[in-house]
Amino acid sequence: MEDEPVNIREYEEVAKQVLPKMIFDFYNGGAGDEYTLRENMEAYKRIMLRPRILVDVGRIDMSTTLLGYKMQSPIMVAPTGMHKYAHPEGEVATARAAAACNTLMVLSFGSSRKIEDVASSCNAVRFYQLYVYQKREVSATLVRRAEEYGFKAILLTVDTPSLGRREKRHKKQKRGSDLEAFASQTLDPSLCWNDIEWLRSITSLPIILKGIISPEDGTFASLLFISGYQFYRFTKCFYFFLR
Ligand SMILES: Cc1cc2nc3c(=O)[nH]c(=O)nc-3n(C[C@H](O)[C@H](O)[C@H](O)COP(=O)(O)O)c2cc1C
Repeated sequence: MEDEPVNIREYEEVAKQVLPKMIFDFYNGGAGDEYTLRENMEAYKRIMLRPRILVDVGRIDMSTTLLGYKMQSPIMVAPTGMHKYAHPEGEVATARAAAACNTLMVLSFGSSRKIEDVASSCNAVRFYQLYVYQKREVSATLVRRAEEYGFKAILLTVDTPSLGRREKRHKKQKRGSDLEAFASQTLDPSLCWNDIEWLRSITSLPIILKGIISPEDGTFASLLFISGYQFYRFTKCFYFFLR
């Protein structure tokens, strides 16, 4: 098809045309003045490649492993909620795409498809993203279901004690978004290092901390959990893996 998008910028243009504005803003917007969102894009522009010449690039292998699982390239699907806003198949389609690209998918706690539907849709290696709820038994149930349906790791998001203020959504929903209200009523803002021990006590799956930004926190984590840890760096966040 002549008009088929060929890169992310063009997909973004199509999304803007076909999605209701509110949904587009949900996927595309950032918190506050969107300074971090803009800076994320600018940071990539500052990276210049200095290629070497006359090197055999006939066969390029970008594959790598994460927790022992092979990926075709060091690119994986980060957890993002509510894929059904964009497509009726939602996260099931995303999981199939991940499998087709031989990469890993992290299913968001805010998935709009059931854990079991995503699990049965394909053989993509899947991790499950968790927030800790004020009611610990809710988180414990989610962990059990992730284990039951073959998820290979729990990825705990630790940089969101409360959701960022998404001002585009605020404008439309006057009193702030439903998601923010849900988060403030259910998620536990008092989450701290002791709770990681609790999480470790209820699952034998590897635990990845998503959202360590300060190196001091990474060092602290490695001192606390001296037995078995690894750093992976994805974009700006450290993903810290605890066995
Ligand atoms: C629409 C949207 C929904 C997201 N939902 C989640 C989520 O449910 N859980 C989570 O841990 N991170 C969530 N994130 C954060 C992403 O996983 C990721 O950390 C963030 O977008 C930064 O990566 P990027 O610079 O590649 O966009 C979401 C991001 C976006 C844009």
